[in-house]
Amino acid sequence: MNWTQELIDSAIWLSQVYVVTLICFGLTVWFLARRTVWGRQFWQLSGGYFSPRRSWKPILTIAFILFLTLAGVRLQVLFSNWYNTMYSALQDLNEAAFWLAMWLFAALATVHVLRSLLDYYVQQAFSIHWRTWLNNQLLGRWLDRQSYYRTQHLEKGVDNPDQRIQYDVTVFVQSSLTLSMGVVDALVSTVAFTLILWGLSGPLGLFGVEIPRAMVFLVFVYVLVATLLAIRIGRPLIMLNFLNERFNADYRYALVRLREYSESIAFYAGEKVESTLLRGRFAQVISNAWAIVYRSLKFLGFNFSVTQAAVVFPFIIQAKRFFSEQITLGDLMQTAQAFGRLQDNLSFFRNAYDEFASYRATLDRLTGFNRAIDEAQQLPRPNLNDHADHLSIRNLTVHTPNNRLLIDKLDLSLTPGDALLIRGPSGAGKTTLLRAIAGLWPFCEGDIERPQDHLLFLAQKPYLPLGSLRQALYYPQIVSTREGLLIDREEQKEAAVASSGSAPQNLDEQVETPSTVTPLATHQDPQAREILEQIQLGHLTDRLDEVNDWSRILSLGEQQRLAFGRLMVAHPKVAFLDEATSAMDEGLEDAMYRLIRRHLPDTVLISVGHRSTLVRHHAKQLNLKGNGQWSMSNDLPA
Ligand SMILES: Nc1ncnc2c1ncn2[C@@H]1O[C@H](COP(=O)(O)OP(=O)(O)OP(=O)(O)O)[C@@H](O)[C@H]1O
Repeated sequence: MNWTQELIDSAIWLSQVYVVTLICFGLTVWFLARRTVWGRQFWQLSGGYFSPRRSWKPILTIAFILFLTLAGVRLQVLFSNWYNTMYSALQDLNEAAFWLAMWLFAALATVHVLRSLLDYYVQQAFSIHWRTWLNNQLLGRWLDRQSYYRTQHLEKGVDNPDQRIQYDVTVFVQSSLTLSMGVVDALVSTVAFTLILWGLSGPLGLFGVEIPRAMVFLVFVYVLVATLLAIRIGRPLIMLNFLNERFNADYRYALVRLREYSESIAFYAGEKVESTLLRGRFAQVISNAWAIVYRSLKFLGFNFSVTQAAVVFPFIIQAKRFFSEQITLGDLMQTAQAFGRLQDNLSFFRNAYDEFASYRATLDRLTGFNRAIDEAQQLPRPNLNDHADHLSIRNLTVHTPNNRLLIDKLDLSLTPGDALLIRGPSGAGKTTLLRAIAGLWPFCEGDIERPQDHLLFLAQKPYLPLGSLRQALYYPQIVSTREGLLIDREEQKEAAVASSGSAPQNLDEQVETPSTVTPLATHQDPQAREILEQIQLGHLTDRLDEVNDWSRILSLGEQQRLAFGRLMVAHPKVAFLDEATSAMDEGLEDAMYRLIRRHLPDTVLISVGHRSTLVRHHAKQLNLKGNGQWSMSNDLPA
C-alpha cells in the first residue's frame, strides 16, 4: 500500500465527500423539517437559532463539525488499511515493513487524538451556545406577559415547567447534535466500508446459487432484518421514557413542597399524609422503572445477540478463501474489521432507537410547553389602559373559571390620595378583583384604566426572593449587591479544582450553601436602614446584606412589615394591600397605615380585609356580596 498516495487520496476523498454530504445534509434537514412531525417540532424550537438572518455562526459551526465527523470516518478507513499493512507484514515476516507500520500508527494516532479533542471542544461550545439561546427564548416567553402564572388557567396546563426549561433543553440540544452527527457518521462510514468490503469479499454458494460479493449483501440483509425487529421491540420505550421524566419530576416537586412547607406540615404533624403522597409518587417512578427494565431487557438482549453473532461471521465466510491462499492474513483481518465497522454503522439506527425515543419525548415536552405559553397568551384579558395616572373601572364583570358570577358591572373611580377598603364574605371575589385589575385574571370583561409601572400589590404572605434582606426590601427593584449565588459559583469552581487532584470527597462540605456564605460588606445606605427603623425592624439593620432564606427567618408579621417597607421604597401611585396586616396586632396595623399615609399622601390605597379597625384608614368602602352584587359607601370617618 502506497501511503504517500493514500494521503493525497484522503485529501481528495474528504473534499469530494464533504461537498456531497453538506448538500445532502441540508436537503435532509429541510425535508424532515417539512415532512415529519418531529422535524417540524425541531424546527419550531430551533429554526430561529439557525436562521442566517440572526447569525451565520451556527450554520458555519455545524458545517465545521460535519467536516470533523467526515475526517473521523476517513481516519477509520486509514486505520483499516493500516491493519491490512501490519498483518501482511507479520505474515510475510517483513520486519522493516512492520516497523514502518508502527511509525505510521504513531502518525495516525496523533491525528486521531487531535481530531477527537477538537471535535469534542467544537461540539461542546456549539451545544453551550445553542442551549443558552434556547434557554433565553423559553425563559423569555415563560416570563413574558405572565405566562408562568396564566398557564394555570388553561384547561390542560403544563406540568413541571422547571424540568422543561432546565433539563429538557439540555437533553434536546445534546441529543440533536449526537443523533444528527451519528447519522452522518454512520451513513458515510457505511459507504466507505462497503467499498472496502466489496474489494475483499468473494462469491458464496448458497442453496446451489453462487452469490458474488456475498459478504456485502449478507451484512446488509442481516442488519436490516435486525433493525426492523429492534424497532418493533423498542417502540414502547418512547412512552416509557416520557413517563419516566414526568414521574421523576412529579416526585421531585412533591419533595420540594415538603421543604417549602416544612413548618406547616410539622405543625399539622402531617408526615403520614405526606409520606403516603411521596411514597405513591415514588411507586409510580419505580413501577415505570421496572417496565423500562423489562422492555430494555428484551431490547438489549436482542441487540447484544445480534452484535455477538456478527463477531465470527466474517471469519467463517472468509476462512475458505484464506486457507486456499486467495487472500492474505491482512485481508482476513481487514475483512473482519471492516465487517465489524459496517455492522456497527448500520446498527447505529437500531442502537440509537432508544435515544431517539427519549429525544422524541423531549421534543413533545418542549413543544407542549411552547404551545401552553401560546394558549396562555391568548386567554382573554380585560381592556387595560395602563397609561392613566389614576384608577378607574367601568363595567367590570368578573367570573370564576367555571363561570360563576362574582362581580357584575362594577364602576369605580379613585383619585390620588383616595383609600378604598374592599370587604365581603370569604370567597366573594375580593382577591380576584385585585387579580383582574392587575391584568392576571382572564375571566372578566370591562374597562380598566390604571398607571402602568407604579402599582404595588402586597399579599397576605409577602414573597421574599432568594438573596439578601436588602433585596427582599427593594423587591421588585434590582439591587446591585453581589449575589450569594455568584460567590457560590466561585466556591464551586475552587472546590472542583481542589478535588481534581484526588478522588472527590465530601463535596457537600466543600461547596457551602448560601446561608453560610461569608457575610457581604455592609452597604452604608441610610435609606434602607431608616426604613427598617420606621417599620419597626430596627434590629435587622446590621443584617441587610446577609444572604439567607428570609421567608423562614422572619415571622409573618415581620414579613408583612417588610412589605410596608417596600411601599415606602417604591412610592407607587396605586397600592393594593390584600389582608397585608393580618398577622399584625391592631396597634402595629394602625402604625403602619399612618406611616404610609404620612409618607405617601398621594398614593391610592386599596385594601382588602375583614377587620373593622381598617375602616378608619379608608374613606371609601366597596362591599362585595359574592353573587355579582356590590355596593359602594363614601365618606366614612377617616
Ligand atoms: N384559580 C381558580 N380556579 C377556580 N376557582 C377559583 C380560582 N381562584 C379563585 N377561585 C374562586 O373564586 C372565588 C373568589 O375567590 P377569592 O380568592 O377572590 O375570594 P376572596 O373574597 O378573596 O376570599 P377570602 O376572603 O377568603 O380571601 C372563590 O370561590 C374561589 O374558589
